[in-house]
Amino acid sequence: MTTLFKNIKELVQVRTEPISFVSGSNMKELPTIKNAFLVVKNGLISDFGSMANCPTSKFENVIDATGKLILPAWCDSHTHIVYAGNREGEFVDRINGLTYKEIANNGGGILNSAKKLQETSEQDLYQQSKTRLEEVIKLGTGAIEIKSGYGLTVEAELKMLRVIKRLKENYPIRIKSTLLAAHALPEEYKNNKADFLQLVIDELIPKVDKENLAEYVDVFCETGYFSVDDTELILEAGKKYGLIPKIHVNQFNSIGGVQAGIKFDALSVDHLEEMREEDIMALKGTLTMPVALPSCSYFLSIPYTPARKMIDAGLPLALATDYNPGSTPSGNMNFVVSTACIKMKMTPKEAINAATINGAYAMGLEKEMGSISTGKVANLILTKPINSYAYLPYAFGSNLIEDVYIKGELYY
Ligand SMILES: N=CN[C@@H](CCC(=O)O)C(=O)O
Ligand SMILES: [Zn+2]
Repeated sequence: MTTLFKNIKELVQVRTEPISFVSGSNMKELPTIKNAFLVVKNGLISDFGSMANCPTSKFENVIDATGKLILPAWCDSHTHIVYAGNREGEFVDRINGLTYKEIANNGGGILNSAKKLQETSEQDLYQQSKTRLEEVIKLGTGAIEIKSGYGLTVEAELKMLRVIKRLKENYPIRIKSTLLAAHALPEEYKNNKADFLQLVIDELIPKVDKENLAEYVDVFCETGYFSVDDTELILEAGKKYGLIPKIHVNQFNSIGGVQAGIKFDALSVDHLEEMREEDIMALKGTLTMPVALPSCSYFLSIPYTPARKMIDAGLPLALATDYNPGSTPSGNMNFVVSTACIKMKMTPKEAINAATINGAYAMGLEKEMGSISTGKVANLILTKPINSYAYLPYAFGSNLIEDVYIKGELYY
């Protein structure tokens, strides 16, 4: 199947030279071609350029994009979309004055979601999760990472990961799977964290490996959850099975999680709402991608990741949703990009780089996704008629996506 997109008002994030990610002042550059064409062949981008050079040969499918922009689909490198039920009760509790921490201490939070998930069949969990996946694809997401972490027993964690595996098999977008075994301490291990960690290390990780259920390992490294030492134990165990770290750090406190991630060559360190100077400096010159989750900051009314400080210090930054039932019940990358501009003072160029090529890198997909480059997968956003790409974050809350193409095919 060949498709020609012609008369594209602006083709955004065009990269002719291969890049892994952009950092510092390079994040301010977003190459585009105005009045462009794009050719897709067998699901891959095969050619693009200025309309003056548009091929005249016959195409099976021709799409006239007059007035519209094309961007690479969003790369959402941090989600928890496999979960059971919702937590709107806690949302109301927070409006009435309880804090996220108080709710968690009262048996709510992650433990609440774990209880619901343990009681949900694998089939039901799949049904609930696929609805969310379909929702985010229609919102322009073309690659996604999904974590376990609401199981908190060996069986329930495996159930979550098997659901992710089924999603991978049944949907055309790229999905990466992360074992987040140490997300919260189950009630029955309340006074015995060491035994829980041992269970993860001795039983869960080997079983995940045997069924080939994950490529990444995650830990919620945070005061009241898992310490830096706990984190390192899990990362070490994961490493023996080839699991690459992508970890939750610095959401509420800076306790050394960034440094632990770097020590274990984490692909990404995520959240980063609380960043000390030394955390920023530690990331300099590493291959670890910092990932900000502005929808989480918005929903919980916690600080935003200090993007300006980080980018101005020369770091790269990726943006992701964190879609989950507790801190971010939204998987809308368009909102993430807007919020990054509005609240974190990222320019539209920086935010689009962060949500495409840098997000792809944070999932190990930078060779396949995240830019308009020949040979990359044609996962594309076709906008409605708009003036410029800056209009996307500016008009926050409006759905400006006309169509999403996955592997070059229109996604309904
Ligand atoms: N912070 C840890 N995990 C999730 C939220 C967990 C929950 O509240 O269910 C997050 O990334 O925000
Ligand atoms: Zn998360």
